[in-house]
Amino acid sequence: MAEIAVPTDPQMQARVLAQALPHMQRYDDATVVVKYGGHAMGDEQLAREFARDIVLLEQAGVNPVVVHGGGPQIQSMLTRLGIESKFAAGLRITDAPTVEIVEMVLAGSINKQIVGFINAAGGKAIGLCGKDGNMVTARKVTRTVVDPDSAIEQVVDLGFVGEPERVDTTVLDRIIGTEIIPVLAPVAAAANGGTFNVNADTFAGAVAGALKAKRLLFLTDVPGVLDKSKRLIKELSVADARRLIADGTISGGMIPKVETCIFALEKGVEGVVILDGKAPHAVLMELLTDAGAGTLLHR
Ligand SMILES: Nc1ncnc2c1ncn2[C@@H]1O[C@H](COP(=O)(O)OP(=O)(O)O)[C@@H](O)[C@H]1O
Ligand SMILES: CC(=O)N[C@@H](CCC(=O)OP(=O)(O)O)C(=O)O
Repeated sequence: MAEIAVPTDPQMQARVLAQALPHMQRYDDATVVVKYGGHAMGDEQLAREFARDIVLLEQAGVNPVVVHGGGPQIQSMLTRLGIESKFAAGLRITDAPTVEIVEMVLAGSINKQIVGFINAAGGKAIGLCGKDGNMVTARKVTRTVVDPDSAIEQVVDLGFVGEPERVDTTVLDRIIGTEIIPVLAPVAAAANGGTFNVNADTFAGAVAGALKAKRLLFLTDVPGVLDKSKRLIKELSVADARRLIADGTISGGMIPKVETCIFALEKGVEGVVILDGKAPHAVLMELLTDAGAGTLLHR
């Protein structure tokens, strides 16, 4: 992990704190949804620093809501159990044995690890998934993919993969604004009470949209949206983002992420930021400093 210079001079330290005031005022009592991806949480020290930063935000008057992923962690558990996993259009094809593991890993071990780290840092986190309080109900997803060999389009049955259909914020409304920090696993309820595996970005977008969050932050493994010369784009409108998808500048996993950003903005989220979750204190840099971090997408 990169070492960062911490000012040792008390006057410098005080100056850094003083500069945060206008930002703290801007986000006072604001709901900020932070999507914490599986790749960003690999390193324990980084995960503990992330948890500390979330507690700091709560102490500063922000209402953070954490939505976590866990793709790599699900993958390693499936490998340990000898279950093969395939993807279509970036989504894990989830059969019955797989959905059991997905729920175990996301709503179990990962969720409780993040809750534990936040609580160890002095916070009061509560771990939930979309099934709790019927928070996120999903419907089954199918995707059409083009076979690279034959160029024939095929409809792929993704099994227990869902997309959010309804978000009921009753439980979150009771928690937000108190000292309790919700930590949400992207597992949703089916109408029959069963389980759907939901892509964590999609889940975060749906929750942020329903909460009309002031900010939705996506912590990923790149500094933000990069242009063709790999330079960071600091700000993007929805129209710019659509143009960059159309001309191929935005590709791969960044396409669904940016599409989720557009969805969340259209649902009433004020601004969405894509930033590097592996950069120390990325969340604080974005919310509480003049420079900010990553790419801000706005309407
Ligand atoms: N224009 C772009 N700017 C930044 N990353 C891009 C761009 N186009 C494609 N990508 C790819 O998107 C990836 C991020 O998406 P993804 O791997 O799905 O993230 P996560 O696992 O954090 O959800 C980057 O690592 C990068 O390889
Ligand atoms: C349907 C689907 O693909 N679900 C994802 C859920 C976890 C996720 O999205 O985690 P990251 O944010 O770390 O990628 C999966 O099974 O991997």
